[in-house]
Amino acid sequence: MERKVAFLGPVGTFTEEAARFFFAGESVQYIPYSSIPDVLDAVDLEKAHYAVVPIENSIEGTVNLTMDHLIHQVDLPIIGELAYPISQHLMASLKLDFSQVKKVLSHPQAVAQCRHFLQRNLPHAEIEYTKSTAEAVRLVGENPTQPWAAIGNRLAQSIYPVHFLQEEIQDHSNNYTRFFIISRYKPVLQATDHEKTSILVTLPSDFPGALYQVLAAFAWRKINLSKIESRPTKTGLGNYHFIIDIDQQMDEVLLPGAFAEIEALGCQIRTLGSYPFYVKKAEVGSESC
Ligand SMILES: O=C(O)C(=O)C[C@]1(C(=O)O)C=C[C@@H](O)C=C1
Repeated sequence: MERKVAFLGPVGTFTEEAARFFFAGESVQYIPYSSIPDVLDAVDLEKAHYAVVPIENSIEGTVNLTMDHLIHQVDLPIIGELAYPISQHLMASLKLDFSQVKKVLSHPQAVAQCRHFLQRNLPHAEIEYTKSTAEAVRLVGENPTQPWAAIGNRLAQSIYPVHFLQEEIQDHSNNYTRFFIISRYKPVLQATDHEKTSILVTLPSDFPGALYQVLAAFAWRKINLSKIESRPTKTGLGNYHFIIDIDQQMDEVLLPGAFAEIEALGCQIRTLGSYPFYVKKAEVGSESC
């Protein structure tokens, strides 16, 4: 049976690029959805087998929409992660000088990755946020008489009737976005030395030093953590969950021991996934994980 992969559309997004890289060589059908919640709900409602969603960018940080939907709206495991290189380009239908561009359209993450470029070169242009970069490129292509430009990738430029005004406009060259692969199914994944486990920890209220003790449970076991982040629980000001990335896969001794110690403090732990991660190298022509 051909498996369905849901991604943030329309065709030509970075998420589509990442999905096609991740599932290269497998017989899958790619299905665009118009928002990140819709992508995750497609898997939750069993309309698709896999969701590919952006979770963090190296310049702009966490994609809160993805994180919050995963925490609050669905209960689906992370089964893989791909760090994918991101290059942003400015494109338009018309032949325009920067001074003639009245409006720049793109996804908020893409705009944020090019903030200094926009301030230096297009300070007068209005910014309009879209649901994805490809959506912005499509809109610019569909309005060929408007003095608009879009920020997006090469794939979108090859699909929609636009040309480059300026290539490589991100403010920092080492631009990467991490994508999660979310599913109730386990695909056949390429071997990797890199495994992670992500957990959501909810601290008991009125417990001074609780976070310190949570971290201590990992520290004295010499378990390495690669990320810790707080997100509001949405139950009131000052209430947070902590999302912790642990640098190893779920095992039978160390992690269960640490989790039991943390639960004994009165904390709740939800495992978001234990999964392999891959990095696509930025070099031209490099197609291997
Ligand atoms: O708009 C797109 O093309 C997306 O795939 C979304 C998204 C994001 O949300 O971070 C993905 C990668 C880039 O960092 C910019 C935008």
